Amino acid sequence: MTDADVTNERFHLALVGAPNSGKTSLFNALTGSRQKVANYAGVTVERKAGAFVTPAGRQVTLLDLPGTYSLRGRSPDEEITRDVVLGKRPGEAAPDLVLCIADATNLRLTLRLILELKRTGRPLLVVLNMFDIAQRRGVSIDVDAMSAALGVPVITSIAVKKAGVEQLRHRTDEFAANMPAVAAGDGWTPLSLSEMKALQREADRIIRETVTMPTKPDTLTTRVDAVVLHPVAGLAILALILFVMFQAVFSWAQPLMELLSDSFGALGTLVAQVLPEGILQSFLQNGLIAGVGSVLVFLPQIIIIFLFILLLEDFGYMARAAFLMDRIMGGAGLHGRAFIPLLSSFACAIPGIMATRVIDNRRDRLTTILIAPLMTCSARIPVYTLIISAFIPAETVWGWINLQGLVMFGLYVAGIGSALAASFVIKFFMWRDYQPAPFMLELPDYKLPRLKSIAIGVTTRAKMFLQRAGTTILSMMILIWFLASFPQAPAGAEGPAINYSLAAMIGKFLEPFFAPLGFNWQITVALIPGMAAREVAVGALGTVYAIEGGKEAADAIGQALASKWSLATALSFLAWFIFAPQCASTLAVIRRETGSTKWMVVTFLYMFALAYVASLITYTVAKAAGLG
Ligand SMILES: Nc1nc2c(ncn2[C@@H]2O[C@H](COP(=O)(O)OP(=O)(O)OP(=O)(O)O)[C@@H](O)[C@H]2O)c(=O)[nH]1
Ligand SMILES: [Mg+2]
Repeated sequence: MTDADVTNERFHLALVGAPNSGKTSLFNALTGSRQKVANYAGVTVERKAGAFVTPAGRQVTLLDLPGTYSLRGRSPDEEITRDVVLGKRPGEAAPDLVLCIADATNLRLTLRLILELKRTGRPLLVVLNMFDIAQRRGVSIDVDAMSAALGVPVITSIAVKKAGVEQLRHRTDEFAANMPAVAAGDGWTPLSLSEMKALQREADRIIRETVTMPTKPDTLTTRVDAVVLHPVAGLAILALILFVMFQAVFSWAQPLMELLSDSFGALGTLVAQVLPEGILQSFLQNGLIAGVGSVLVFLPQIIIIFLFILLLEDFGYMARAAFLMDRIMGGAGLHGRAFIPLLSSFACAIPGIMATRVIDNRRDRLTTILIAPLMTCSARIPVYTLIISAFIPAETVWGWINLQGLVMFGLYVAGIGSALAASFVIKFFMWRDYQPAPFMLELPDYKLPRLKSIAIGVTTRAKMFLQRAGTTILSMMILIWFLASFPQAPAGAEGPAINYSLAAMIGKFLEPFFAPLGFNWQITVALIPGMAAREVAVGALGTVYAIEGGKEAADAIGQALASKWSLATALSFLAWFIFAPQCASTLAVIRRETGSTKWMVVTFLYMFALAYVASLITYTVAKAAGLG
């Protein structure tokens, strides 16, 4: 092929295949992107575009799509895949070539999908991925015979090792050079059940003729699953894993956190020494270092939590956890498929709410969206950690349990518990007579986590956190510093200057409403910028107390809190943040995904009510117990 063959037109490729077959891994290998890859079905829920150049210099657009077993479009994510393949998306032509990705170790349903795709008349190229695993297991596939039987070219690949990727680029060129004229998929209609069954029979026949299974089946997964999926032992293992995770968050992160917070403290002192007293010094010391710095200190915790989650995901454990939780979640009226979205919400409710696209039933999906913000997102970690470190002694109980980690574990459990309870109530009042469909989730095989992909995942999360610190949090901190500094105290005024500021006025105006929860005006005013992102509340407290306390308080917000708040207030503040209705971006995503403002308002109001009541009860009880 010469350069002259290459037209200037872009060539369009789309990746289609069963969930968890390695589409995104292949997409990343071809385009150099870093889209999320994990060992469970339903990771990709959106259409993602990327680009690469073929050896002949052809510009190719590649689409990564959610996994699907058929073109029937049962759930929003499956509809996306179907519409892209058929060219039904507005403003987007059908792909010139559809890459069908098959997991070589699990071909049955994918071959049926390939036969179904053939009916659309689009040009196809089949990629048998995970060929390394197939070979290791002794599955032997006659690739040429399979290609002949399907009537479609077939190649093999190992996406995570980039094997087969070069060949794929070459084949793309060949296809593009000999592009057949294809009719648009207008005439396509969904297949009937009996037609699907006929396709399955044909797929099974092709497998019998072209695939030889090993004489000794792989038993490791089966043996491990016998323990891990056991109704009692399995749940105990799950609880233990989560427990260890929170212990680690406190004990491993401590030295790093102290290092960071000491450095910020030293930086603040340096600024105070170098710069003359005045606006600039106060801005740098109280606004930037005490404000943004007090949030940044929590980077180690964020990294440790994600390290755990990503390892478990890649290992293939998360789908098992979903399976285990299905019964408990079912009791609360939740569909088993809600597990992965709820799990993603531990990172942040936004990807969690988007992940509900894998739920085909509208009611199940809505319930999951409404309760996703109750899962403890990573933005709450700074709030929890700050209060716990300041008020809960770093003691060991029963010999080996770190008390601070235990409290953190308890806060997460409270979040999960209230999500289950909320789901129960929602189902009870809205859809009492509705039974969720049985849960079908394919359990992936266990895989050793790949270091590189874990490292990418953790750095991506850390970067996102730092970006938030540099944008949302920073701008909110500038705002709160401004509010807390102006207007300045009149000459000869008594008491801290902050008492004359706008922040104090706003805080004191709202204080009566929050006083029954034990919140003083400083807390009240910190809750407002916390609307932008929950961890901003920590930074805002840092700034407010730094300005109030003068020079010496700037680096030690935890100490400032410990001396100014009662334990009852601290506990009430924690209770507030289990629910913490204030996250503007989550509310916006709820509106987008449900397509209605109503559900956004409902979410805000019910979470606000829960937060208020929980704090009220906590404060009242704690005071009665003499902790006020
Ligand atoms: N050993 C091996 N593992 C692979 C290969 N390709 C992908 N994986 C792993 O398989 C899992 C699934 O990969 P993804 O790329 O997320 O799969 P996907 O098809 O995009 O999945 P969904 O988005 O959920 O439909 C991940 O744990 C990958 O690391 C391969 O060729 N060999
Ligand atoms: Mg994917």
